[in-house]
Amino acid sequence: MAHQANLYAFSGVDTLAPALRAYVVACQETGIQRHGVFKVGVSGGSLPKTLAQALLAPAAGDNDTVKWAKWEIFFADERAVPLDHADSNYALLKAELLDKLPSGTPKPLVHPIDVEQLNDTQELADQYEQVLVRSFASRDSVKLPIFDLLLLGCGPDGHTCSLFPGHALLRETSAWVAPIEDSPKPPPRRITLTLPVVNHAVRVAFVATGAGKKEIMREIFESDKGLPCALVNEGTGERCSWFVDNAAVEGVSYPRRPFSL
Ligand SMILES: O=C(O)[C@H](O)[C@@H](O)[C@H](O)[C@H](O)COP(=O)(O)O
Repeated sequence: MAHQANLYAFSGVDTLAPALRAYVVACQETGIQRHGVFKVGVSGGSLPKTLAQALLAPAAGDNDTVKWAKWEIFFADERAVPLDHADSNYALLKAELLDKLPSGTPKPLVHPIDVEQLNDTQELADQYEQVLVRSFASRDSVKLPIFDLLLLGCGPDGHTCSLFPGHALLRETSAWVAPIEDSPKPPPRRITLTLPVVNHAVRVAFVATGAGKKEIMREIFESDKGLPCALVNEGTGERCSWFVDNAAVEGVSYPRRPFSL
């Protein structure tokens, strides 16, 4: 099973969260060693809540510290809505995680979308791409941004970020950030990191929990349908890790690994 995605299954979110934290902290340390900061992209859905459970827990020791002041947070996908809108991934992350950081915690640098561009999703995507260009420009010669970590969800149709099954966006090869006007999951107007950017990250972690995921997990890991999550598995291999609960992988024959860093 060389060079294949790691599948880590836990009894529930309570046991998944500490492992996810250990994994994120390890990615953080690698990022800081390499370039002094930790550049991470996050999705919406249930991810921010699980992430909060992992990261807001007290540190288990000196090697378990979340160094928020070193974090630069980007959105793996975002809906074309105001930042205080119920559909906003920024608002979700803020409510679930950022607003719950203990007072006095040094704040991470967060990169929301430019709400001046909400009427034009191409412009919204281009502006967000420029945010990435500025942020990643200090590194090497950047053909593609290299996120230290992308934390992603998996939809019941196998989508991730706002990359949906069978959509033309899956064939995008040059843009880093792309608009979508016809997302099958509402709201329809969004922006998303493109597949080459997702696959270029140092590490990609999916978090998927609940019995509602088991059918699609089987298709992602056992079929050859080119689902977006499967394309990330193929593109990233052993750089990709899935944090799931047992309910989400019931009946999935793909081998689980015991979690270790
Ligand atoms: O903006 C979005 O729609 C999300 O970023 C999306 O990609 C999400 O991660 C998946 O739909 C999984 O959602 P759940 O974790 O809620 O199942």
